[in-house]
Amino acid sequence: MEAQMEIASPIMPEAAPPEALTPKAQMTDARVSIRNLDFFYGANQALRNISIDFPDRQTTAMIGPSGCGKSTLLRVLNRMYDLYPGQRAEGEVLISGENIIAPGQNLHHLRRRVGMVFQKPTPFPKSIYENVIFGVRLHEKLSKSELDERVEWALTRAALWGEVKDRLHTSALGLSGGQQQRLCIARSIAVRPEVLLLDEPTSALDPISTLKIEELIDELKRDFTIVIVTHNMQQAGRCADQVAFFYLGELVEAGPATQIFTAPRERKTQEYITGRFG
Ligand SMILES: Nc1ncnc2c1ncn2[C@@H]1O[C@H](COP(=O)(O)OP(=O)(O)OP(=O)(O)O)[C@@H](O)[C@H]1O
Repeated sequence: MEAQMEIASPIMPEAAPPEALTPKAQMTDARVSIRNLDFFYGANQALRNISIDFPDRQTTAMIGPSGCGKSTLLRVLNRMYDLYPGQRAEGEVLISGENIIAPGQNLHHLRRRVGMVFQKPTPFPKSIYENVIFGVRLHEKLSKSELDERVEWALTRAALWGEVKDRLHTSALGLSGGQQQRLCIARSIAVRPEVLLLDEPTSALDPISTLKIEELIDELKRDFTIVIVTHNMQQAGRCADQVAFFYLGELVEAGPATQIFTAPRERKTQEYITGRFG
């Protein structure tokens, strides 16, 4: 599937303070605010009355058993559902204050603001350089030296530059799975989105590649608001500032990762994180 790519003029305020996870501060520092969101696949309602904030420059992990709606929520955030007749969202999804699910939104512009990385690495059958610069070329007119700089910047931020700088013009398909996934991250951030969505980004990777991606996520949140879907509780614990637990299309609870893992408010959350179901 094609990655989301476009350029955002980065609107990057100062990093959120730790107290950003208090309800009041979330309202103030949220990059994404979802209010009363319902989502339908035809007659099947997959999300019910979801309200949650994704704080700026923090990582939110969405967890929950299969079919609870995590991927659906990611697809709402970049309006991927628009490609499919019969699927619709109701409510508000504010990104930097703008309701991106309102009619009349410019999807081209939205996909510039919200990058997405999928479960399986999806490099294009092109060179490493052309993969990184693909979205940039669509939306910015840059000189050769500016493009070169952007490629180096994105690959460096994706912790891949050192491994590929001498083979930028060789096929991306020659990279290992873990390198391909970091390339996909480089391709997504090359357009400098505000929000980066990661849908189980390490589920197809070995433990060492997984660790590299997790370290990378920790670095990237300095610049981007990150939302990750994961089935791996350890990963959520390692990567996330905020954790949101979903069950049967509803948000059961969200809060600081330490609180969700040590003292969840809801019994259902407790049962899930202790492996009693899911
Ligand atoms: N294209 C579709 N048409 C109809 N129903 C769908 C479609 N895609 C997903 N659903 C339903 O929407 C609900 C949420 O699915 P979703 O894929 O968002 O769950 P998930 O939490 O991401 O699951 P998983 O962890 O298995 O990926 C499920 O009941 C699913 O069957």
